[in-house]
Amino acid sequence: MDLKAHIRDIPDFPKPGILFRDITPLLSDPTALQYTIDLFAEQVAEYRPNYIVGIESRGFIFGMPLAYKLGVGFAPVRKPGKLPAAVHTASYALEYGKDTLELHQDAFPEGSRVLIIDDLIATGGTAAATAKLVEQTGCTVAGYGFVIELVGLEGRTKLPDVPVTVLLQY
Ligand SMILES: O=P(O)(O)OC[C@H]1O[C@H](OP(=O)(O)OP(=O)(O)O)[C@H](O)[C@@H]1O
Ligand SMILES: Nc1ncnc2[nH]cnc12
Repeated sequence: MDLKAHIRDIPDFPKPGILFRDITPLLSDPTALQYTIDLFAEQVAEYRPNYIVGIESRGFIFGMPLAYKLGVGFAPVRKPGKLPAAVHTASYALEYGKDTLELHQDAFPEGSRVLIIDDLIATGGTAAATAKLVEQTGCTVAGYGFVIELVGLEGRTKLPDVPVTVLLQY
């Protein structure tokens, strides 16, 4: 299946100079959606995670069905002030801004293997900050999974030395 045919390019969103890779056409096509989740699950299963974290908000879309398919638990990494219990905090730089992420301190039992899922890796700041959050819980990052990698931004160089799965590269 040609998954790239289901990604829409929107120039100058959300700021001039950014070419936005829009996943909503992929989400709205039932065949492409099932194919994507099935392929993604097949590729990350070998990391043998005990938990998946999905990064707010597009990471939730892919992280949850993967957790369901792999039969593991899910935890959300959220933007500040959204999680109700005690949190760990990490700051990061975006391709188009700067933000902070939070994870519940008791999201996983200590020593768990945690797979980090997001829709897209650009500069890698978001994904690298999420690894710091997972490490603060006393757990190990088992790997990363992204639907899309923007290769030119070299986000992978910011990630810890763990396996990375990407379905599409631009
Ligand atoms: O590799 P980076 O340069 O850090 O950028 C990648 C992040 O940017 C987007 O999220 P965004 O903050 O736009 O939030 P959203 O998922 O809520 O749309 C995307 O979903 C990744 O999480
Ligand atoms: N170019 C891009 N397209 C879609 N989501 C993004 N997140 C960061 N950069 C992005």
